Amino acid sequence: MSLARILVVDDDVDFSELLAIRIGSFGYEVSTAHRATLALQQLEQQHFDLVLTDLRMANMDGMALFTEIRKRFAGLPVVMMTAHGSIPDAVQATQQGMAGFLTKPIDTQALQDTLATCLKGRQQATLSQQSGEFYGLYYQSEAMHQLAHKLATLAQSHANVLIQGESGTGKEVTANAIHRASQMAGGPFVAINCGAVPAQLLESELFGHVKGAFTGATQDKLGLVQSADRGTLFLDEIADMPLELQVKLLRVLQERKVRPVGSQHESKINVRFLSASHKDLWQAVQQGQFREDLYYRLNVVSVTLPALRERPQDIPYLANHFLHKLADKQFAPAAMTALLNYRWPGNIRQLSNVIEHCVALTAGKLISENTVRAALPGQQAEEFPGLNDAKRQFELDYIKKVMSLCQGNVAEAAKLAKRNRSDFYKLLKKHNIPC
Ligand SMILES: Nc1ncnc2c1ncn2[C@@H]1O[C@H](COP(=O)(O)OP(=O)(O)OP(=O)(O)O)[C@@H](O)[C@H]1O
Repeated sequence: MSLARILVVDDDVDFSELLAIRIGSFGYEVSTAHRATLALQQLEQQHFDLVLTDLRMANMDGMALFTEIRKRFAGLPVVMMTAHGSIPDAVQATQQGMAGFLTKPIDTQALQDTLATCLKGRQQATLSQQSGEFYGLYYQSEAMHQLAHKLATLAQSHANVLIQGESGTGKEVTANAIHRASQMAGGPFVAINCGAVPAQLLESELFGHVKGAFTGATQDKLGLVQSADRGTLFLDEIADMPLELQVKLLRVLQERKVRPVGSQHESKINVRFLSASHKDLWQAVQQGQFREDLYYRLNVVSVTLPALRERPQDIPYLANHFLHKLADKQFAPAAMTALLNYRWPGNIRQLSNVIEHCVALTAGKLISENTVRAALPGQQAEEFPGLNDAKRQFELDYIKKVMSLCQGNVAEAAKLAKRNRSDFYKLLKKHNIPC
């Protein structure tokens, strides 16, 4: 991975040059700008991973620069330095989403620690800088760049495609993207979830029926295969299709004709079939639950969507994508790190739900780490202890320490704690400490 790039902004030329040398010695690439406006120009022209700026500067100060960066380079961490290290400055800075705050004269260790912390989330997020979109499929990761390239090529053919991937990875979005990029784009895109329709209804849903074909068939009904004529039919959760219906679907695929239930007539169809499954379809074939001949018909080309945890570069990009669709807010750097560190078992669907949850619970502009954690199952923020619990914990830690210093000798421990022996015994009993 390339070195992280830091832009130091300070109108004190000597100070910023010396600081750049110090930061360079930590192994980062550093540039300097002596005015906020010049910093913005550099940010337009080059990629930086972090901005370290002085608060008090002539013309445009550090806060104004930070506001501008937030608007134009969302997510770029900014660390503020000030010689007037007052608490109100620090509070204002962190409330507004500043990644860190350093007081001049700058302590080398504090500088190194702050830069490392602020860059951690950023570096995971920026392995691939370029974002892309393929007909509604948004991505930034290298894996998805390659996949989009493959989709663009296969969209031009008429081949049937099997899309596999965990639930919520974007199989339906992908199917829709293939349709929109294909020559069938002018025709309909029809989707059916084979697992959600009761088995006895699925045949008539797919192939249609004529009036009187079965009890309740009071009029002719067009099936989805015919509705998708000159377009694309997306068969979601294909592994759930009952075996007897698989035979009928195979005939439709082979003969390119469909016969509604109860009808004597077949109609020609021109449909591209895309199917998807979150289960391993080849395993279903081996277990005798899915026909091998149908498998090969549907799987002329296969596409596998990686789980979100396997493409972490997409997490910040998609999180911001969903956020900006809903509200004019942004994530605190620690909130983004929490999103990056989560495993996302429900993939992009879960990410989108979590962002919606965070937006609903955030009144201000900045989404905090605690709000993100509260929205993630099993990641609830640690509850802040009440004063009584805190006192009790302190007392317990204190007694343990005293006992350990006195090697378990209660008389000596009581003396050290400046308590009489019976009081000290009571404390040991209260905390269940054997004596
Ligand atoms: N790359 C992406 N860019 C933008 N939105 C996406 C992307 N991938 C998925 N989504 C969104 O995530 C949600 C789930 O996507 P989709 O329904 O396509 O997943 P799926 O794999 O078909 O899920 P399931 O297996 O549960 O049917 C949708 O709201 C979709 O818009």
